[in-house]
Amino acid sequence: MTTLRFTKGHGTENDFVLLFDEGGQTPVTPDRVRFLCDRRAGLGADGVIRAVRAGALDAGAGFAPDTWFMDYWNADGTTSEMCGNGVRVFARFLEREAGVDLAQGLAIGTRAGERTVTSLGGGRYSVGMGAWSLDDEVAVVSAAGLTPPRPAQPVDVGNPHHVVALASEAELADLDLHRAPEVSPRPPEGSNVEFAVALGHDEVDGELRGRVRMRVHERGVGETRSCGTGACAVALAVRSWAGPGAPDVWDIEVPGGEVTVRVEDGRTVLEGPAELIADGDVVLPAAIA
Ligand SMILES: N[C@@H](CCC[C@H](N)C(=O)O)C(=O)O
Repeated sequence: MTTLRFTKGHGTENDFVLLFDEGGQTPVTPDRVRFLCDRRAGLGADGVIRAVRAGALDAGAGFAPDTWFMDYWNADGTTSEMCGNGVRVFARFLEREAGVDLAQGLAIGTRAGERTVTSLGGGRYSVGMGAWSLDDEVAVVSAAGLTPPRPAQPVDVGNPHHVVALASEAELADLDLHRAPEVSPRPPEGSNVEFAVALGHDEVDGELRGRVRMRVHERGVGETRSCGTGACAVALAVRSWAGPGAPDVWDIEVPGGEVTVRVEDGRTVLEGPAELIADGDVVLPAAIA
């Protein structure tokens, strides 16, 4: 019988199964990920995150071997370059499992490169999300419940996104994301698709802050309650649509809560909560043990 020790956690209800595997002795395979993420036959999650030293896996090759690496997998058994909510939950997991001090910030490894995560106290974390780019070639997105198809801004924040502007909260609520939206031209590596409604901006304590509500269909998962990289993509797209004088700070409402995105020196910083909610052992089915 093969059992795995796991922790369940989430960041604004984007939920993960976490595995602590410092030396890389617990192979994560697509079958194991699909089983762990299955909400009926398994534990249920949007993805699996393994905490492993960079020296213990091929994807960690560009980092010092003792760097902590976030080995992130989508629920369908594919890997992704980055997960913004995942980094915060990974950070809270590392604090608890490895006694890592994050008050001054810690550089971790991801498939998108190095990211720095800092504990803000009270279960909140900020993540330096790295460089971003907006593509000049606008795409078109069709989705169930949305007529007609809409233009979409491609955004790269380490992983791929397409952001669609909607006119009202009613239009956002009417979307049916049980089926994957179609992006044209079709991105060869697939894409996460965000739908966003700008809710205006205000000066708060001398700082201009924008507010947006969004929903997301994640590549390799489906509709999720939140997406950290998606929130960054939305902030960047809405800021660019707003033009000169737009806020650099955006509060992003997602179905599972709220995160904040700051645009600083060509980079974004994502801030939000992380929760660890359960620990246990799971018995792997014989076929994947
Ligand atoms: N939920 C994540 C993004 C996870 C990866 C994504 N599905 C992809 O395939 O790129 C986040 O919080 O950023």
